[in-house]
Amino acid sequence: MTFAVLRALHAIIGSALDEIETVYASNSAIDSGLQALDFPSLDTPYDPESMAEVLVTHPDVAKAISRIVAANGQMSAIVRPPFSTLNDAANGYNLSSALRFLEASNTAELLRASGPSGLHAAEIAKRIGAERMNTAHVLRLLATHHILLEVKPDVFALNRVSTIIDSGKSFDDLRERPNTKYEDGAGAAAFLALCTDELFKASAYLTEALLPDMHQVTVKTKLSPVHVLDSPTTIAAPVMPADYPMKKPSLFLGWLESLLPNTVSRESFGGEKASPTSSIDSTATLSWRATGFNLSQNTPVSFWEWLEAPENGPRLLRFGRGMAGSAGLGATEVSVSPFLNLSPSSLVVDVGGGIGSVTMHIAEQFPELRFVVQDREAVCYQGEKALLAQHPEWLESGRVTFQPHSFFEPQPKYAMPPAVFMLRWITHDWDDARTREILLHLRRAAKVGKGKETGTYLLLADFILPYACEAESLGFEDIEGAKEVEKLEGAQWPLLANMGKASSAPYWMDITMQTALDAQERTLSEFVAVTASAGWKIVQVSRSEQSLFGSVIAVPAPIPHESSL
Ligand SMILES: C[S@@+](CC[C@H](N)C(=O)[O-])C[C@H]1O[C@@H](n2cnc3c(N)ncnc32)[C@H](O)[C@@H]1O
Repeated sequence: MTFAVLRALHAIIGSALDEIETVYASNSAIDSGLQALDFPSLDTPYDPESMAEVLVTHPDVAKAISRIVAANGQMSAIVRPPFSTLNDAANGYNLSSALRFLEASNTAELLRASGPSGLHAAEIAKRIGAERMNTAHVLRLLATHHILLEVKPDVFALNRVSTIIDSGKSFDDLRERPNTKYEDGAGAAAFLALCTDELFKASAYLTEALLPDMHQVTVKTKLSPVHVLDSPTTIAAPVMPADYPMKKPSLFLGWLESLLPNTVSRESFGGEKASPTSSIDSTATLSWRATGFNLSQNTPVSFWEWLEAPENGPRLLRFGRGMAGSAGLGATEVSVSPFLNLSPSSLVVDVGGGIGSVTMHIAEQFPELRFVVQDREAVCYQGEKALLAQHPEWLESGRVTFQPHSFFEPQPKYAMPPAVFMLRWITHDWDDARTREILLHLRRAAKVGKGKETGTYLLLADFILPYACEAESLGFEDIEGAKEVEKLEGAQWPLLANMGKASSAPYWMDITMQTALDAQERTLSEFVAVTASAGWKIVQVSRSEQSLFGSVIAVPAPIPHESSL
């Protein structure tokens, strides 16, 4: 069965929930239901005894399935009123909270030890040191959503979903040394913890961030207002306290400038230095475009700088591991086509390469190529440690090097221009203006192709979002693969054009990018626009079979003049 069919099945019976509640059915009933709807039959072997839970998205589909149910009595469906759908959406935050509790308390590790017979909630609460909360009820919410099993009243066990959260480490060791959880692995746990902790909290402030006029936000900061600028906005400009560990003031100023175009100048902050202030903890009313993250953590610094603060060391480590552990999103399939015909020893620069997860993946497949992984200093340090554990020979030979470098600065000088600039999960971290800045620096360091020679490739690996409705072809015929990327195979009524909830992961991520970083995922036309604005022409796009994750490949084109943008 192709992935497209699987995705279609997933969309119909997997996770959507509009007007019909859960349908319980045997696999054979699902199979015959799908046949009745003209969908390809499940051709994989199945166990007719095992019951699958299916959630049906469209009333007509549900009715068709219900007819089959009525005929053979294998299925039961409950019609759900629209308010239930809204109620689920409104209260879904409790699921994130409960998942965080499960991960942070190392309950998955505890339950692994007790096996399929499970452990009583009272014992779980005692071992994890839970107070006040009724642990059984939190775990039951997870069981209700198929993240745990309630094997007997108040007794819980791991199922195949929660097994993924298990770091494989001993519960007692983690109790003694909690910061070791993500040291060598536990990527899925790290990713889920990141999502359900700082990213979840940032999301709670989406409305305040999007509608600042409606919600005048008072941020109690550890900063005191020293400059009030009259035009165009009155700003109580934040200044870092004297003891703030400001390793990279230029990044901070860059961030502030991007928030306050035409209002903040480096001079107003005394050049690159922060002015010291004695009044800490004063309340400043800030009317800059704060993100949900800024509001939730009560900080004016960007997510990245916040991660680098000494007290957030464990979070920084968790972030790096979480990136490596996000493979479950189907976001690992970076196109290898730019690497296929490179001459030996060609240089690939992994821009914002994190701890080098993608570099390692590509370097294993292309042993002739050399790699530079650029990131922030603290991340490079972690990357070297991670690579040392897996491929020390690459570091020793210099085949892979980590280079602290901000992608908002011009690229370092190279003996030979890089063959590929590779950016996975970078452009979705920035808005269009900042993305253009990053891509312009790369464009200026790129080799422009002549004749058959293409020059330096730009490889952007990110989700490519389809619309939720049918759309006219956008006319990107000159881009190889554009047609396939614009329209999802198998997405036809009763499915939405983007397969609805079966495709939800990148749409979740899109909002996370907005609330945490004032950034976004992009549609194909948004990619075309932002790359063109920095002098890159997209020549090929492709999408992973398993998800909406894709690769955008571009080559140097003339850099448009500022005024033509
Ligand atoms: C979403 S992660 C992606 C990491 C990596 N490309 C991967 O796919 O695993 C974004 C990365 O951008 C890095 N980053 C943020 N600001 C940066 C800057 N100004 N210069 C270089 N890297 C930066 C972060 O440290 C982080 O590692």
